[in-house]
Amino acid sequence: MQRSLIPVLRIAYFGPAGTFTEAALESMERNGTINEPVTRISAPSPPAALDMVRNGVADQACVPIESSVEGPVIPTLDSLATHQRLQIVAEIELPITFTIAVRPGTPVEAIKTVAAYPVAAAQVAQWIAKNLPEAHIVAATSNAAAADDVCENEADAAVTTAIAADQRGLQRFADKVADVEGASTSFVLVQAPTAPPARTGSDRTSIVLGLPNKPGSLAAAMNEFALRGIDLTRIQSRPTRTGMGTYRFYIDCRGHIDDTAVGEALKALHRNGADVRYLGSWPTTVTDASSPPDDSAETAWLAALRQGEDHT
Ligand SMILES: O=C(O)C(=O)C[C@]1(C(=O)O)C=C[C@@H](O)C=C1
Repeated sequence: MQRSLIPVLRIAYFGPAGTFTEAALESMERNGTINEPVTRISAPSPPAALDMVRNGVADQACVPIESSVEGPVIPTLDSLATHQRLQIVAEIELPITFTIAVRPGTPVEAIKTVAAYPVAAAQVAQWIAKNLPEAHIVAATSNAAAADDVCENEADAAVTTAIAADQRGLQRFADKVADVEGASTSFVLVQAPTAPPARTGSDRTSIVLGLPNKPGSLAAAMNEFALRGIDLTRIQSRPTRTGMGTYRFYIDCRGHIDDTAVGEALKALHRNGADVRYLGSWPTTVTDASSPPDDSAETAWLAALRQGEDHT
C-alpha cells in the first residue's frame, strides 16, 4: 500500500513546551496564518530557533520580538541583523500575564527562591516584592524552563505560564500576575528570504540600516521616510560590536515594500550608500497608525503627461 506524503512544516520555537512563544505559534496555526500541518521543534533561545532555519533543521521559526513593557527582544533583533539574512512573514500579538507555580502543597512561607526568565522577572518585580518579599529570583532560560526548574527542585516557585504549570502538574499559586495591566508581546514567524506575503493595505516593513559614519547620515536616512509620509513604528540602535561608537539601526514602518512610498524610500537609502538589510513586509494587526499615502492619482497624472495628454 502506498502512503500519501503530506508535507509538514517544521517550525522551531523558543521553548520548551508551554512558553508564550509556543502559544503564539499555536494561535497562528489556529487563525489560519499557517495553514499546513506543523511539526513544532523546541529551541533553547530565540537565536537558536533562528539558527535552526539557517541550518535547514527547520523551515520557519517563531520568536518573540517586542514586549510592550520591556521593549525590543534584543537576542532576536541581534540575530536577525547578523548571520545569514532571514525574513519575517507574519506577526501576532498576545496579551501577557504570568502564573506563579509551585510544587503541590508548597506553603507560602517555604517559597525562598523564584525561578524566572529575566524578561518575565522584570514584568512581575512589584508583585514579587509585595507578595513574596523574602524570595530571591534565580534566572531561568525561558518561562517554561522556570517551571521545569521547580519540578527539578532548583527553585521553590516559578514565574511561568498557566499552560506550562498545568502541563507539569504544578500548583498555580497565583494567576494573571502582571505589574503593568494590558501588557502584550509580539511574536514573528521567520523563514529564509522569500517574496513577501501580498500587500494587504495594513502592513509593516522592517529593515536594518548600516550608515556611513558622517554627520547627518542618520537624519538624512530618517528624512527619506518623513518626506514620503511614512509612519515609523520602531527606531532602535544596537552596537555593531566592531568598535566603540559604531551602531546599526532597526527601522520598522507602516506599509509594504510594494507600496510606492516604501519602495522609493528603500531605493533612496540604497542609492545614498546605506547598507540596507530587508527583514520583510507582512500583514500587521496593529491599526493605530496610518498607511503610506496612496499615490495612484499622481501616477495617473504623470502617465498622462508622458503620453502627451491634457492634464489638470
Ligand atoms: O515565550 C516565552 O514564554 C518567553 O519566555 C519569551 C518572552 C519574551 O522574551 O518576551 C515572551 C513573553 C513575555 O514577555 C516574556 C518572555
